Amino acid sequence: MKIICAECSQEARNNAAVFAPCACGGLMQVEHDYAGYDVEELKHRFDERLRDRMSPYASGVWRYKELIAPELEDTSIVTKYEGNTPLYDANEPLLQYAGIKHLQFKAQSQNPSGSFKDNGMTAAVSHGHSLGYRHFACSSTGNTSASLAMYAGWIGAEAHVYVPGNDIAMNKVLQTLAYGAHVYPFEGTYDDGILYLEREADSLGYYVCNSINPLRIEGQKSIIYEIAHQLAWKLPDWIIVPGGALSNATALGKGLMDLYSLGFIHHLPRIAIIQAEGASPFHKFMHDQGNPHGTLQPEEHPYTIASALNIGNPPSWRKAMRYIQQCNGITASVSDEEIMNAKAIIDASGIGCEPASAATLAGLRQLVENQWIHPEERAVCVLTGHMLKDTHAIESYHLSSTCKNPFANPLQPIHLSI
Ligand SMILES: Cc1ncc(COP(=O)(O)O)c(C=O)c1O
Ligand SMILES: N[C@@H](CCOP(=O)(O)O)C(=O)O
Repeated sequence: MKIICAECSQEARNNAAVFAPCACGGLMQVEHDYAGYDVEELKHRFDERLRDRMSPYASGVWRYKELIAPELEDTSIVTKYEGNTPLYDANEPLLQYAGIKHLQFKAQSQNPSGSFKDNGMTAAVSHGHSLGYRHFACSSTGNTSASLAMYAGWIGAEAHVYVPGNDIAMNKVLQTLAYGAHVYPFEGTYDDGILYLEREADSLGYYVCNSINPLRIEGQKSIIYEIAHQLAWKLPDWIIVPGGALSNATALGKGLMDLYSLGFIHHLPRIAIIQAEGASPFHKFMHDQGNPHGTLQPEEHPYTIASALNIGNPPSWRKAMRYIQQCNGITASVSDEEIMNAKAIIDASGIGCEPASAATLAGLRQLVENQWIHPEERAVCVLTGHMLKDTHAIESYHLSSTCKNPFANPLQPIHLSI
């Protein structure tokens, strides 16, 4: 494994400094030498591991270790058997809402800490652990922090998490606290926390577990490997993900390129990145100035009810842009109202998700309406977080007096005659 700058290809001085940006300002990325890999042999090995229940290879991430961190010692792996999440077929109301005939939901919400972050976090924490770190850190709107706190607790290490003092979901902060993390609320957004950690992590002795760490991205690639594996290595036409810090856009894009260049798949699906209108710098960049030489204009005061997407300066935007271009992807943005309406349909289908995840269905509906996606095309929406991550959003949608939604249940007491 080599760690190089994604922009100027400069090699990292040592494997420990993977989360510090390169002198040119670029983020680092992992490069593997997959030469000599036999795809059929790997497919067979991945199938065999589906029967494993106990070893690290029973994890839906480490099952694909050869593509993620081949050199890592098995004894360094820190796993909660993350991944292994279901791929659900949409029911009739979901299909009708989306306006297409073939739709599935990849429920990363069913990961051990309740979000897709676990796929990347197991790789980052394992790498930090293998290097002897005992202090792990992140800036977070709540899911990264809960995931990190879970893994740190699991190995008895310290998690230091920096969370914006406003506009985040309290359930996630409580989950993080309960796992035993040191929680530091601060004035500002996720973006400020990242700047702080980029500058201070080294002197504080922290191993940073945000998506600026390329090992997080390597672990998160497993989401697309697992979808492909579940579909017998035949991916749909569209993969739809919400966009915040753009870790999924980057990881799923990189994972797709691995699968394609190794010959696991023979056609590249298109990725659609859906941002919330109030926090959509990447969508604006791709649409308004979508030329490869432009620069993303950060949004200074990002705000959306989908608090996980409250990110104004997504660190991975350059990497994401390249992957979007390579797979002929697109971006869209949706309003908070569209997000909450889509969430109500996903929740009522029995699958459930947090608001940020529902941006996928809202975006899909919009893209079908605008004829970017044909009703006969196949799509998978990645549901990134669990519905109980943000019960405040559920309360305001279903129980507020101004609520206009068709599923509202005002919880009127009834009289039981017994
Ligand atoms: C539930 C949820 N969905 C989506 C996102 C955005 O994903 P990304 O940062 O990979 O763009 C996040 C946070 O980043 C999240 O917590
Ligand atoms: N929603 C995220 C913010 C992005 O974090 P990153 O760890 O992917 O950089 C969160 O849960 O904190």
